[in-house]
Amino acid sequence: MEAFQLLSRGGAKFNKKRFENDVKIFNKDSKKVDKGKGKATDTLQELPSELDFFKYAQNTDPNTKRKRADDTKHTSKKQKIPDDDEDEDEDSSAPSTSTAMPRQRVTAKGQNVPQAIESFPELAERYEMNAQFLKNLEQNGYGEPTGIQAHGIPILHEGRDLAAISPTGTGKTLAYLLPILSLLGLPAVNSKADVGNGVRAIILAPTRELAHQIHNECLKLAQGRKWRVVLFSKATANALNDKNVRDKVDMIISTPLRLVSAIQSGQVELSNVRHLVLDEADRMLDTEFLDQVQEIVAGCSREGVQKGRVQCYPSIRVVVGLKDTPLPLITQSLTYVADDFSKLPTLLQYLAQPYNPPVLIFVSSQERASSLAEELVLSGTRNVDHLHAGMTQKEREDAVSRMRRGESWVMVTTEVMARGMDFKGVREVINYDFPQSVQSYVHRIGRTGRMGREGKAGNVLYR
Ligand SMILES: Nc1ncnc2c1ncn2[C@@H]1O[C@H](COP(=O)(O)OP(=O)(O)OP(=O)(O)O)[C@@H](O)[C@H]1O
Repeated sequence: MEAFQLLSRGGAKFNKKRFENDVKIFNKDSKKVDKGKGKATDTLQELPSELDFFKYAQNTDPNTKRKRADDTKHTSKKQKIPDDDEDEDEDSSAPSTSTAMPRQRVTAKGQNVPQAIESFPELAERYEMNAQFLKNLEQNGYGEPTGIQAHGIPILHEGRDLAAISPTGTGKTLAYLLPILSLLGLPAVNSKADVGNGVRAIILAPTRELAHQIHNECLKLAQGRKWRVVLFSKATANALNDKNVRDKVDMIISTPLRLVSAIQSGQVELSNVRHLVLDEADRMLDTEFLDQVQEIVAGCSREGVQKGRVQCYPSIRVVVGLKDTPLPLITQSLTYVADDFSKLPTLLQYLAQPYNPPVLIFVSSQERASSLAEELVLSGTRNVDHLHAGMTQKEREDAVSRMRRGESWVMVTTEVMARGMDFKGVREVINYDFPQSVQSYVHRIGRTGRMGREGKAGNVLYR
């Protein structure tokens, strides 16, 4: 078990002093901590240049740092924050304007960075944003913009490309959906100029569940107007065979594989796409999705598509908080057991005490998810459910719905639920099997502690 080495190597910030005794347990016979670059960095270094929208690969070049420092002359004044955990990747900083969330440092790097907004109504004055969007925000309880929204919305609204990094549960989805819908102006059905030219915005997400959730978020913003926002599936792809239907679609939200097969079978044309978003971009640019994303990007052939490849407008990078660091609102704990077999009794003992449902339990494989869920049911734990990628789409959708309705108290799941899924009530996440990367750890525990709420993350470890 190399939990602490793993977290350190990936760049996660945790208080080693506080966990001094825990670190010792794991470091007993370990050699020097690997200070080399992690696998994720290697992958990024290999990114084809046309997909390296945000110049991640360049940022690994020691010389880049100097250049980036020069770039910041064009942005807000440099502000040095004395902080042990300071992320050396960040060059410039400005105080966060977020009020809904605990205040976090926001850095925006790039040329002529648009000024952040203080409130949503400001968007009406600055960009003549349609009043219906503001009404929808209010009706859905979006009172104040979060840090990433305050900074990201103006950047996208001014047609700039954006690489946004912000902690889990801080409203990144709205940060891109709102400016994109606003920039589209009118729904295609109401706009003669755009009808018949094809879909104008594409949002890509790594899992169906996340695509579904983004779709729901988009429908909240789309209320009151005739926006056609399509959650891509086999059924909707078939419906798009009809040109009359296809030409009225404003936005498609999809996983890469589903969209690529529709492009290949001629059901979808991307030449009118103006906005392309990769949600969970680090995941979308790793080897599992890279070829598919590349094909989609190549299909978006319209000049000036807002995605970052076109260099006439240099992209802006906004970072909220510290990269690969869980929100401070999440209390993390460790429980040691003798071996893998001892995990189950420990978990059962825990669940026998009063706890705050729903609890998300992460395991390392589909088999382990099914068998742990079964064991828990057999042991008398109530309202246990499970979800993994080996289940049918219908089974997965039903499991998510049960969770949203509060019918599942204990959800045993795999990496498929680690990213992006937003269940407001989740107070607790348990890593029954420890994750394989820092990113996974941060995303998993980020299913709790969302939008300023407190959360707990428990880790069951054995040596
Ligand atoms: N300004 C706001 N005010 C109140 N609630 C908001 C605001 N913006 C977003 N939310 C809500 O906060 C929740 C989290 O948002 P979202 O899922 O977009 O976070 P995220 O940053 O994408 O998280 P993750 O990194 O896990 O994908 C959602 O339920 C969303 O509806």
